[in-house]
Amino acid sequence: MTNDTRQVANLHVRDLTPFQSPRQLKELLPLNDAVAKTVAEARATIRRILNGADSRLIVVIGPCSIHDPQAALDYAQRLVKLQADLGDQLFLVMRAYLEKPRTTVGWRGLINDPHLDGSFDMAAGLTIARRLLLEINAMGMPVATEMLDPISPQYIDDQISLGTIGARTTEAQTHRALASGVSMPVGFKNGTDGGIQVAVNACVSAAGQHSFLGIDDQGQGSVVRTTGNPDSFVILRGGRAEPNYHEEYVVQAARLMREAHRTPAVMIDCSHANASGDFRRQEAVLHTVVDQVVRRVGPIVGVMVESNLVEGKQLLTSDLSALRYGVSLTDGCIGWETTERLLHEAHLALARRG
Ligand SMILES: O=C[C@H](O)[C@H](O)COP(=O)(O)O
Ligand SMILES: C=C(OP(=O)(O)O)C(=O)O
Repeated sequence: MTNDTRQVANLHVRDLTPFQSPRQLKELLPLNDAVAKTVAEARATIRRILNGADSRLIVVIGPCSIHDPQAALDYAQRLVKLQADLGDQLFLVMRAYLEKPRTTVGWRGLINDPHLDGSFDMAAGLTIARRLLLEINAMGMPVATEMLDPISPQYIDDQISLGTIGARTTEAQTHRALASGVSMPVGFKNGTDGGIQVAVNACVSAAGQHSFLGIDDQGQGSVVRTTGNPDSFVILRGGRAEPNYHEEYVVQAARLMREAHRTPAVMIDCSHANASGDFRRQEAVLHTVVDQVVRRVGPIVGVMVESNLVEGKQLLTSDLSALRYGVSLTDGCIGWETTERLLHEAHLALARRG
């Protein structure tokens, strides 16, 4: 026994702020029939594409991150019109990224800091995110998002048609276990070093059953036991040394998936290290990938493109009035005109397939 009462816990914790439970938020902003239809049908379509039963190309396209819900709705409306024109060859899914992983530090997304001012009002962030996702899905536009925080999916997963795990977390047990329990197909990026095997291992892990600590619908700490998620695929996003969108990497990823007894399915991220950090290079990557799809090089099921209303990116400063509408706060994006042109070009090339 000791009488030593020195403080040894919470030495670096400033504050704990309780917030709403998933059920409270879902009661405030419930799913409706139109939204449930968009989500259920999109997930089914994505599964068919992953299994080769639908030859369309999934196109996950949209801002690197959403910081302005109004601009996101504006973008979604435009995408809905494109989907109507191009839907026989392309299956468009809007990138609605609400949480951002950072290399070191930086703004971590709409859920984490919705007011963009370091106030980290995550109760508001979750509410804004859920409302926005309801509105986008209600237009008939399905969404994809990166699952970063292991708790936030409880608040929005009924709105997500495609989940992704990013390059910085693909090797994490937490994210693999999370993916094993969610209701939508999940793509795992290769690691930031370019390693593809970690993404294949992630698919194997996510297909298995896991038990981990989480919260239930009422926010109560719970042991979450999952059944495993059979619908996963690899996303090639390039690595520190070189891009990996070329044929040899697609073939390699497919071989690694087959060796791991997973149905080979590969999406190619035209941005990130595949564009060597320059958003303009996405165009050349997309052309190369579409050409591979036309030549049936390997099991390419989709592409990912970072696109916004206006091209480029802007810095987040304390003067929020200086922010330009429709411009990314994180990675640079192609603008709307280029987006339209590139999707029409991809559609034309795919329509010529035999
Ligand atoms: O997709 C966005 C970024 O590439 C990722 O969040 C890392 O960003 P950072 O290197 O600017 O932190
Ligand atoms: C962060 C992202 O990508 P990656 O994990 O490939 O860096 C992203 O797609 O926003």
